[in-house]
Amino acid sequence: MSFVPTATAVLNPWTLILGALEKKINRQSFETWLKPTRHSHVAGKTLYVRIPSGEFQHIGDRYADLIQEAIDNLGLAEEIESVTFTTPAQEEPKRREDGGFAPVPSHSSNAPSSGSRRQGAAATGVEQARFDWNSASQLNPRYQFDAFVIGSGNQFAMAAAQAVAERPSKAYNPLFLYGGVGMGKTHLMHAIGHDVKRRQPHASISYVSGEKFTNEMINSVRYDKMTSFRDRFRTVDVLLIDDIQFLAGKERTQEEFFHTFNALHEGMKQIVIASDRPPKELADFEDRLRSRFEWGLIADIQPPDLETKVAILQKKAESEHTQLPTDVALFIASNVRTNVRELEGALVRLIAWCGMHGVEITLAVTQQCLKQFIDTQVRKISIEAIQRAVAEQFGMRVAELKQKNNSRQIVVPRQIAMYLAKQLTEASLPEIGRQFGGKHHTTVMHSIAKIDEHRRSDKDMNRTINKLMETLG
Ligand SMILES: Nc1ncnc2c1ncn2[C@@H]1O[C@H](COP(=O)(O)OP(=O)(O)OP(=O)(O)O)[C@@H](O)[C@H]1O
Repeated sequence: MSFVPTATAVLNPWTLILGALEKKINRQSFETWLKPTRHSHVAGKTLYVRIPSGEFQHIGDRYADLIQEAIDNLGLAEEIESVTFTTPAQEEPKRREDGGFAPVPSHSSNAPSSGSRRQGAAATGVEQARFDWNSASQLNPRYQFDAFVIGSGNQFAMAAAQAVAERPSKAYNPLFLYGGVGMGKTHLMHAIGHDVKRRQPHASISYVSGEKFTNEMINSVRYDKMTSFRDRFRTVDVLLIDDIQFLAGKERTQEEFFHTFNALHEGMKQIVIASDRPPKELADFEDRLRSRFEWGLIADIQPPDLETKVAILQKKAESEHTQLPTDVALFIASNVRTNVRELEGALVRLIAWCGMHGVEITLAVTQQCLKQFIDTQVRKISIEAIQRAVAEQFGMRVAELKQKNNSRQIVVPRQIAMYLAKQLTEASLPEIGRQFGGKHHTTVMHSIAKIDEHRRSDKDMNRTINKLMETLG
């Protein structure tokens, strides 16, 4: 197969860079400052990016390091040496003068200008980007149900999400989705939004992160705008609130959300909540909120197995109009541990790299291109690091893991730590035994078998281990 970057609209360098920045920058800043930017063109080794107004010029300064990092990570450093941000107003006169398209370099991330950054009718673009919160544009058009690959770890959550989209407020209210980083919670929430909108075009849908909800509330208190804040959140038909764990310990915000929740629930409006943990593990949350989260349906998303990871890669490649050989998909899927976002990152990098170098996607090219990416993924994890993470997870001291103490509170964490040491390091069984206070290698073997068995039958145990693996990875 020869790779032709046909889908340039999707695969242009700035879109790829934005994809990388989205993972590093908080959602609100990304939505406000980066989402409204557009790829313009590449001339020489300069990437030109269209910004809505002069107000956005500071992007070059503010995100210079992250932009550079994204360029490096995407393997674009040879092709792109600087990024220049231009407003339509800056491009137009120059285009007229030249009779062609040659944007005036107004601000480069590699050579920041110190000139005035406030030009033209700056406020308009910013206001739109920031306050167009109630429209469907809040939803990522790519996060649809049919783009979501179903596997054993997410089929329950997917079915629940579809039921909610078909019968908002009548199937399960609230729907509480939880799972680890990059498992597809946001994807499913947006898919619900799109689906409801398709069935009921006049429904008002609001997607908001816990962080944004908090910040908007703080601003509304500060500027005496609580009434409009309340109106906004209490009058929607579907409220999708992501990363609810962000509200932990924020009493005032929780109180406000409690009333929002009640108003919506009483008004038969659908609420969908996403979190990185189940309601009962949301520490520093009021009980009355936690119990409300359990009123409807709680659905967890477990990490994808190998087959699901391969299917996700194939689907993503398809949406980028790229054919992915099976051996390549298998290679990526078995080298990227669990996080689907990382999986996509590897694929995006591979497609960009092959596109830029004009080569076909083969296993050899993939191994070369993703070497650094995968090396960082499997970077050496030490047994000490595992012991620290496990001790922290169970609120105990590392020394206790090594003691000759066979009480259940100690034995289970110790067995988990040994299991992780086997999974994540190259240490032999005797070596693992030595690092746990001189245990015999058969004890280590027994511990590993025990946890392996528990992991299959005990969902909570499985989740704890996945969480530890994510932390360590
Ligand atoms: N089953 C799946 N099929 C297709 N794409 C998936 C699947 N699961 C996750 N993804 C993709 O992985 C990326 C990360 O997913 P998403 O942002 O929804 O994760 P999340 O659980 O909300 O993570 P976080 O807790 O970090 O917010 C998205 O691009 C999403 O489309």
